[in-house]
Amino acid sequence: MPSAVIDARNVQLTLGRAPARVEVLRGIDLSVGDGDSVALLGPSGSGKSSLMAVLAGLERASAGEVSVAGLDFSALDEDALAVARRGRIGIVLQAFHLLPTMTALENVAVPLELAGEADAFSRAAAELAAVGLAARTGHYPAQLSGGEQQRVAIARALVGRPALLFADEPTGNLDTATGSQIMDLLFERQRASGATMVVITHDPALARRCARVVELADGRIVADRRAA
Ligand SMILES: Nc1ncnc2c1ncn2[C@@H]1O[C@H](COP(=O)(O)OP(=O)(O)OP(=O)(O)O)[C@@H](O)[C@H]1O
Repeated sequence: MPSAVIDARNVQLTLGRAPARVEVLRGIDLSVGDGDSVALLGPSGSGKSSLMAVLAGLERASAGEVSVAGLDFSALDEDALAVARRGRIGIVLQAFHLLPTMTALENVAVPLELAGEADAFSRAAAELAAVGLAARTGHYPAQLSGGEQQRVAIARALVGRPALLFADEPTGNLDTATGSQIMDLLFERQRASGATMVVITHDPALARRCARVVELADGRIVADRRAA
């Protein structure tokens, strides 16, 4: 059996305090194999971003078990989770979230510097070259187009060679042509790095390119199918 990079059992997430408590995730069972690409679909409010947050170690599940890249996240406190994310998990968000006072190169080097890697800048430069931005390393985010900023964000997410790459609406802020280029790049870099990828999307074109589609509704998985 191929090893599972994500193994989630009966994951529940309850947020807020009474009387505004919301059962956001209501018993999620999900296993994702090494190197797979999964699209996470579902209506607004169905729990997609919350599930990503739990699987990425950004949010602790209220109940259930979450194991990622061989590590039991349920057993870790928040500090230990922050350390566990490094080198295991990369995240690309809709709004890029680059640090505005840092150049593209510095933005990509940040995760490696935090991890104390001596070759942070040379690896960051190589990763920027791999996303087609060798000529833009000294640019600040405000000097880059939306598509270029998302390329930087992809480089930053992958520079630590994570086992798992999450993308939350990665093309949501881009026009169709640029979004399509970013999609190509995301899959190309995923394949090259061997990372497992989970993509939250409303975009049918993006979902179709994933090997597997998992659909959420009201905090539960309601469909799970592989591409033909
Ligand atoms: N901190 C919070 N406190 C209470 N409820 C919350 C909190 N964060 C999220 N929720 C609720 O959890 C539910 C799931 O939210 P989530 O953002 O995961 O959905 P989503 O499927 O990603 O939606 P979208 O497609 O609109 O981004 C929503 O009903 C939301 O209102």
